[in-house]
Amino acid sequence: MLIVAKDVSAHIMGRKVISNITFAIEPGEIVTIVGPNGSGKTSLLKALIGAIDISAGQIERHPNLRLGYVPQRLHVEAMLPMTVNRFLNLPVKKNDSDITSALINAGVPGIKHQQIIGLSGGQFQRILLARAMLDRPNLLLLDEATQGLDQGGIGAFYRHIDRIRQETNCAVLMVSHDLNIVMRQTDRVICLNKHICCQGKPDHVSASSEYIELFGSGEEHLALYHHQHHQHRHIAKPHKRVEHAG
Ligand SMILES: Nc1ncnc2c1ncn2[C@@H]1O[C@H](COP(=O)(O)OP(=O)(O)OP(=O)(O)O)[C@@H](O)[C@H]1O
Repeated sequence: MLIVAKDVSAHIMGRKVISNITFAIEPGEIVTIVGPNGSGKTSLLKALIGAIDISAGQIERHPNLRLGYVPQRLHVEAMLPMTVNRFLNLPVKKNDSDITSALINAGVPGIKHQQIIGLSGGQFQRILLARAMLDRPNLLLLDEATQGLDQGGIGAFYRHIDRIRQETNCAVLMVSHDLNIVMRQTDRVICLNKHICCQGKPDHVSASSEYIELFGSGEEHLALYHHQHHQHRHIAKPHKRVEHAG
């Protein structure tokens, strides 16, 4: 096991945001967390990387665990000129050829010397993925990493994730609202609503009453859910100040 959460709870500002979470991630598997807005998905990822304290339970990390994390949002100070290359060399200088191949692999070759603030939301998401991959993770945590990508970009992104898994045996734990794709391309689904409502193979989860209660059962419901979510989703834009992951 790469990481094991046992009965984990966490509070933010005195409010319980995740409750009694138990699961484990094995090498090479792709696991997706789904759940409504505010159900604690980002908080769970943050607890796993140690960015927020847990208030109960335990998180056990394999001694060789190397985490790569793509946050939901990362705002870069608009007035601070910074090239992609410089951004990827923070906080630790990287090998130049590693940066070049990480950018190629993330589908954004040739933008090494562009300014971060000039990138589109989708390009910036790919830079964040390239950055996470530079640390050669064996567990990649992705928090709504396809936001800001167009339809073609979303498909390409998931194919890329699948390729990463095949080539490096890197496990992937991702938060996603792309329910249709999730149900096709993930090994396991965790359905979260502060606590784990249900988890297992995609078919098992999508047929469970807890899942149907949250998301409905058919394409119509999925489409409706997508629509509702898009009305208030946060598009990643590298134009605003304050670095904030989540
Ligand atoms: N910095 C914060 N200060 C106060 N409350 C917070 C903070 N971060 C998260 N919360 C609260 O914690 C709860 C869980 O939030 P979280 O971001 O984990 O949910 P989520 O499932 O990722 O939501 P979404 O799908 O909208 O991204 C929410 O009620 C949210 O308001």
